[in-house]
Amino acid sequence: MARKVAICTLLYSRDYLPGALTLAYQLQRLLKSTVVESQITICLLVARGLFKNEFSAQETALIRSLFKEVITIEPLQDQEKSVENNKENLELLKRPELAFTLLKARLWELVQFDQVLFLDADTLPLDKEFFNILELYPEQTRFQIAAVPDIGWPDMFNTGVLSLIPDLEVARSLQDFLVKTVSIDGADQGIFNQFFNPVCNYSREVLHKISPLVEWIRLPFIYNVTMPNYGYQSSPAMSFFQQHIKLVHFIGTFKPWSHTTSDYEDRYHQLWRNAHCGLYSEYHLSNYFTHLQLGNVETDTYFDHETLSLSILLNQNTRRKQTKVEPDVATQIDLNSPQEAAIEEDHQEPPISVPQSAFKFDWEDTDYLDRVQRAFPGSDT
Ligand SMILES: O=c1ccn([C@@H]2O[C@H](COP(=O)(O)OP(=O)(O)O[C@H]3O[C@H](CO)[C@@H](O)[C@H](O)[C@H]3O)[C@@H](O)[C@H]2O)c(=O)[nH]1
Ligand SMILES: [Mn+2]
Repeated sequence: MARKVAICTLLYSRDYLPGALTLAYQLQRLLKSTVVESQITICLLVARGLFKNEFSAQETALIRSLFKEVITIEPLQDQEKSVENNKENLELLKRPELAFTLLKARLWELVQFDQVLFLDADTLPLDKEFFNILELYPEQTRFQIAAVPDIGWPDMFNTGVLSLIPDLEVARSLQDFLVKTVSIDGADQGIFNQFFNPVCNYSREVLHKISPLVEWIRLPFIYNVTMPNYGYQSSPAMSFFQQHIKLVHFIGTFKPWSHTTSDYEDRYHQLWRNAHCGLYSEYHLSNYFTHLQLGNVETDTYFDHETLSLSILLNQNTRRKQTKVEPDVATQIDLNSPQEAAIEEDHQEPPISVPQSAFKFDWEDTDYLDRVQRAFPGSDT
């Protein structure tokens, strides 16, 4: 029987929507006519409150058409407590918005798949060969995580690209562990290293309770080339390895959708913008999102193609709902509540309206964290 593989990204605030959509579009494009195409499901793990309450009908339709499965997730147990414990270390990163990346711990719950490849929303796979990553370790076990060394501390792995084998026991152990442990960086990367990576040597006892086989499989850097990367070797190495790079990852505060084009003229930002424009063009987004505001850039896009328009998608979406959502077309799995309830609520979507500055990017907002927290109404504490 063919293996079932999910390629997932995570979304818990709307600011990252341009990244998630562009990634899904690029994945779809690259997957076309590959041998693995039929095995792969492109999934979005999205905070329930965000998905239900903060997107317009157009955005929801667009998300559903780009992601084969939309999986709404609840906060982790004692999430607020973990966020509070991690606060001090997260301040070292100066990225308070990363507190909820701990939600990646839900990936191990996706046991309907044999393998999950997680990609941050700020990643861009570059060619079909990227999918070789799925075959690098066919023997990978549920106790192993496969990831690329982090450029900031290469004995640790970066959590923007992760291959894992879903398993409920591991999910539970990891989720327990992250409530009890302060993360090195206050977010998922620290804690996943503390759990899987013996170098962090933190919790041998805890780990041995699950299995002595817990470990990090080190993947080649070409599968997660983080940028910016200003190391002393980076320029010569970049030029030497350039042709082999399979995925780039725009780490840090500034994302390709959040700054003016003239700030970043390098080849990879250009490739991201090309993918983003392809998405606009193919989905006729200019009809709905004219003057779409990407950070401080007003993008006046107009494309005149005879392709699938968003109004058609919206109609399809409405029809789908009338037939109670086909699982393989637009599955919505609410991990903590019955699926029927999730579908019922869906009927109460607000009427179609044209959003203003749909993807407005405003890191500087002082209430940013509050807004992210609103994505999790009714959390435990
Ligand atoms: O407001 C936010 C912030 C993050 N995300 C999601 O979480 C991911 C991680 O955030 P990102 O801004 O991509 O973090 P990085 O700048 O890449 O920072 C590093 O540190 C993070 C915290 O440990 C890890 O999650 C990353 O994989 C690692 O590359 C994003 O890609 C999104 O999928 C949101 O949905 N909303
Ligand atoms: Mn990232």
